[in-house]
Formats: sequence, structure tokens, C-alpha cells
Amino acid sequence: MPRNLSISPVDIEARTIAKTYGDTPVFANVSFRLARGEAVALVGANGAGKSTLLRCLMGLIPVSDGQITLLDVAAHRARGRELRALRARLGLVSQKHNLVPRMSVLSNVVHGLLGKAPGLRHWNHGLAPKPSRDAAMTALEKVGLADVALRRADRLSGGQSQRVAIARAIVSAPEILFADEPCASLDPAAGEDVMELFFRLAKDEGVTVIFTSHNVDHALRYGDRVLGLAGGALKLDVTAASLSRADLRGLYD
Ligand SMILES: Nc1ncnc2c1ncn2[C@@H]1O[C@H](COP(=O)(O)OP(=O)(O)OP(=O)(O)O)[C@@H](O)[C@H]1O
Repeated sequence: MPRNLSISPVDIEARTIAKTYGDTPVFANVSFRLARGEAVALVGANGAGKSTLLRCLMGLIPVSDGQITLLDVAAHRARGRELRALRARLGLVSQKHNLVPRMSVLSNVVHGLLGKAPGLRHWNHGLAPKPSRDAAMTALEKVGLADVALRRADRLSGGQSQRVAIARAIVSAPEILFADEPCASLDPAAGEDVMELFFRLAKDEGVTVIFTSHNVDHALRYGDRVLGLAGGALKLDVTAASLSRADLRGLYD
């Protein structure tokens, strides 16, 4: 069901957040707001802090300072049940797909429903309720892999595995989708398909999508906005349409 796009509430707000690992600062004083249904590219050189920022936003690691509001929840101080409930509304595609190798592709996608409905029934596709299996098949169709639903996950190529991980992330209809270099292991055509899928999720279903990428072309074509990290700060926050080559040079020099 598409969410109401007419009022465009803010889905993600970071206010002066900072992260240090031990004594080593990664970034500081980072603030931005992302509206519902925006597709946003997070760019920057290796080690700039993109993955760290995504992990902080999702509540996987704590921020060292500042506040994060996700879907009207104060995420930086959410713990326990509140944090689990919030995470169930988020989807994550990480660089490592972490599929369960000996289980079927379909079971791996059904696992994406565990956040909303924990328990054995969402561990094995044979035990899953029909609506869950149907949702998993629909997610596999979206990534073009319905035909391998019953294959063991360890019989897939790296690119297929990544697409299964994307199906697992979207099967629960997340309100915000975080994707950390989702196309890193994909060939150019499969990468385009995945970016197109993310863009459609944002535009047609109102999912807020934030993805990191080293592919400037993807950032420009599939991001409404581009955020850039460099030198421990948010150096760039512009619409993709207004991004200039000088902006990009400033990030990678
Ligand atoms: N768990 C950790 N403990 C200590 N330092 C870390 C940890 N994770 C990342 N770092 C450091 O934090 C900095 C930012 O890393 P991060 O992975 O967030 O960058 P990135 O922009 O995603 O890089 P890449 O483009 O290479 O994936 C790097 O200097 C990295 O070595």
C-alpha cells in the first residue's frame, strides 16, 4: 500500500551527530533531514565514514554525540523493545549478504519477516504462513529471482546472493531502506536493475531510501539528493540535479 506522499513528513533527522571509535573521530557535527520517499545517495572516499553513518542511523552502533529521529522515534536513545520495534520498520542491505547457506532462497527471504514476526514459522519457508510465503515470492519476483526460490542459497552466484539479500530486506515492506554499496558485487546491468528497483520503491511506494555508492553515475541518476562525507564532516548536501564536478572533486581530493 503506497504511503501518503502528499505531506512528505521527515523520516530521518540527524542533529549534530558525531561518532568516534575509541579516540579516533570518524565524523562530527553532521546534520540533515530526509523527507519521506526521498532517494538519497551518500558518497565519499574510502574510509570517509559512510558505513559508520548508516550503522549509526539504524541504531546498530551508538552515536557518540547528537540526536537521531527516525519515523518520529528518538532512535539515539531507543533500547530494548522500542529499538526492536523501530528496526522492524527498517530494511538493511549491507555489503555482505549474510545468507544462511544451507537453506533455500525462499527461506532466506522469509527471514526478512523475523523482525515483525519472530519465531520458527519465519525460519523455514515450509513452516511459514501462506501470506508470508507469498510476500517472499513477490519480493523475489521484484529482484528477478523467483525461478530460483527453492534452490539452496549456497548454490547462487555472488550477484544472485546480493539480490536475494535485497529481497530479504524489502519483504517486510520497510518504511526506510538503508543500502550500503548495494551494487558492489553486481555486474553493470544487475546494478542498474537494483538501483531502478530502489528508485521505484521510493517514488511508487514512498519508501525513504538512503544508499552509499562509489558509482557517481548511480548517485546522480537514482538519488534525489546527494550527501557527501569528507574530512570528518558532511561537506555536501545538494540535489542531484545541482551537483557539480567541483562538488565531487572536493570530496575525493
Ligand atoms: N568497528 C570499527 N572500529 C574502529 N574503527 C572503525 C570501525 N569501523 C570502521 N572504522 C574506521 O572508521 C573509518 C570510517 O570507516 P567506514 O567503513 O565507515 O567508511 P566508508 O566511507 O564506509 O568506507 P568504504 O568506502 O571503504 O566502505 C575508517 O577509518 C575505518 O577504519
